[in-house]
Amino acid sequence: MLDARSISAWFGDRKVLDRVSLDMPAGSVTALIGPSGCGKSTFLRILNRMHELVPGATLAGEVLLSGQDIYDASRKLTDARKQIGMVFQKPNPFPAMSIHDNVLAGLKLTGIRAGRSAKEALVEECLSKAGLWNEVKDRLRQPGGALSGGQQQRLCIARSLAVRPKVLLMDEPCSALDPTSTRRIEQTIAELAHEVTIIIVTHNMQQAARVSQQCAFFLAEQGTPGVIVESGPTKRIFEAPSDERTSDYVHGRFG
Ligand SMILES: Nc1ncnc2c1ncn2[C@@H]1O[C@H](COP(=O)(O)OP(=O)(O)OP(=O)(O)O)[C@@H](O)[C@H]1O
Repeated sequence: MLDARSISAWFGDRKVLDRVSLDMPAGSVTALIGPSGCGKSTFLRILNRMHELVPGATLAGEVLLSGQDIYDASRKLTDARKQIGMVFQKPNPFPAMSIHDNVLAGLKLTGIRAGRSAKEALVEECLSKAGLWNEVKDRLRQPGGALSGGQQQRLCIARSLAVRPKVLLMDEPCSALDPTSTRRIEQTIAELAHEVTIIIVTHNMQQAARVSQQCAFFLAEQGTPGVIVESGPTKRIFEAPSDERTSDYVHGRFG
């Protein structure tokens, strides 16, 4: 349902992605793996039109969401952002804003209106889906910044869910977290995948193997732009990759 076709990307004159195509099926988790600097985050940012915010950054290709190009001139930027949410490496709740208001923060930004009781129901629903409700239900008015790192990241997931995205992009969402919080987020990812298409960038091969059903291996060799060496079912990428470079990478022999 999210289909990137022949994506190339540049920062100024420097080409960092070369004709990358990837099908990301609905209702499942796709992991983007590969060594540092091969363009995974750039690719992820292209999937919800964040790449174009960087001065001098350009791109070519198409990103089809349910068959429609999110870069089509007739489509609004805010529509793409509403339908395709993003969770970043470092949890970034609004620290002084309450837990409750953090969850609802995206509604104002995307122009969604809701009555008081609908909002309360949405707060509970999104915090429950993010696996945080039981921990915070008695302190919804406390600031988001007072939560632990792992709880803050789940609050950010809840905030993304509140605008009912079709796709959730996650850029190394656990890299700033301890192993217990990491497992909790992985559990949340597994629970959400049935209703939201998830694309996750991770450097952790065990994590890619645990959470994803599809995997794409990115590589940028010796100053050349990043490409996808191969992609497919996670089990095959890990157990029987067709390219030796994939095998070397997933078995920790480089990168
Ligand atoms: N804002 C920017 N301006 C210029 N070049 C950039 C910018 N962001 C990224 N790059 C370059 O684009 C290339 C791809 O970077 P990107 O962050 O997408 O890689 P990555 O695979 O996500 O790396 P990592 O795993 O370290 O996060 C790198 O060579 C990087 O230096």
